[in-house]
Amino acid sequence: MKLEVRDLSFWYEEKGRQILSQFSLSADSSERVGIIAPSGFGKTTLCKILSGYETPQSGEVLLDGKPLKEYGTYCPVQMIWQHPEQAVNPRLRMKNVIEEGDRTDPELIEKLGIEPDWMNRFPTELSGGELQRFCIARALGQRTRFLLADEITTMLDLITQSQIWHFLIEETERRNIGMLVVSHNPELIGKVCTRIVELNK
Ligand SMILES: Nc1ncnc2c1ncn2[C@@H]1O[C@H](COP(=O)(O)OP(=O)(O)OP(=O)(O)O)[C@@H](O)[C@H]1O
Repeated sequence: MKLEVRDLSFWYEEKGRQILSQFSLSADSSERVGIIAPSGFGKTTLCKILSGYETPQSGEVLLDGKPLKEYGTYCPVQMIWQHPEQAVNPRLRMKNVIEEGDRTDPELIEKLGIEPDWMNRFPTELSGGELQRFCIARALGQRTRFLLADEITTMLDLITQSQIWHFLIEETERRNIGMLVVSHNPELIGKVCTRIVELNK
């Protein structure tokens, strides 16, 4: 599958400053594309547009030539956020957080190192790394075709980072899911990504 953005322009209405100007990118399912740019250049904004959280003032997002909006209620481009505690409903038990995804495979949950006992807990009863594993599991539902990873391991220790990236590379290659990876860590981008794109103003 191919994820494409064409001539994307975007600014937040409240601020007015142009964040993206005529930006285009095309990525294939077989790729893990690293997105690099200094802070404030719009990497998170790009991810939000690609996963349907924001609508650009001009330009389009296409998945296999079809506008993303035509894919129905489940967006096949899923975003994983930097701060997992902000990405889950604090009132839901973790088993219900997982259910928000698209029929997440139980085997995947096991591979991510999620312990059965965590399922009955609330988000505040888990560490950031444990919570991020749930967010990854939720994002990898059956109909997911692209994953957008926005600084997803920045706040985690090296062992957890390594476990998560090994899992993600293996799982996305197995299912032919493409990835866009946002990180300020050049070493991580170098190890994980198959191609790098610089986001210019
Ligand atoms: N909801 C919003 N409303 C108004 N302005 C916003 C909003 N979200 C982000 N911005 C602004 O848009 C610009 C781009 O933000 P964005 O988070 O996309 O950058 P980034 O490249 O991901 O930065 P970082 O590397 O620091 O995470 C910033 O100047 C930010 O202040």
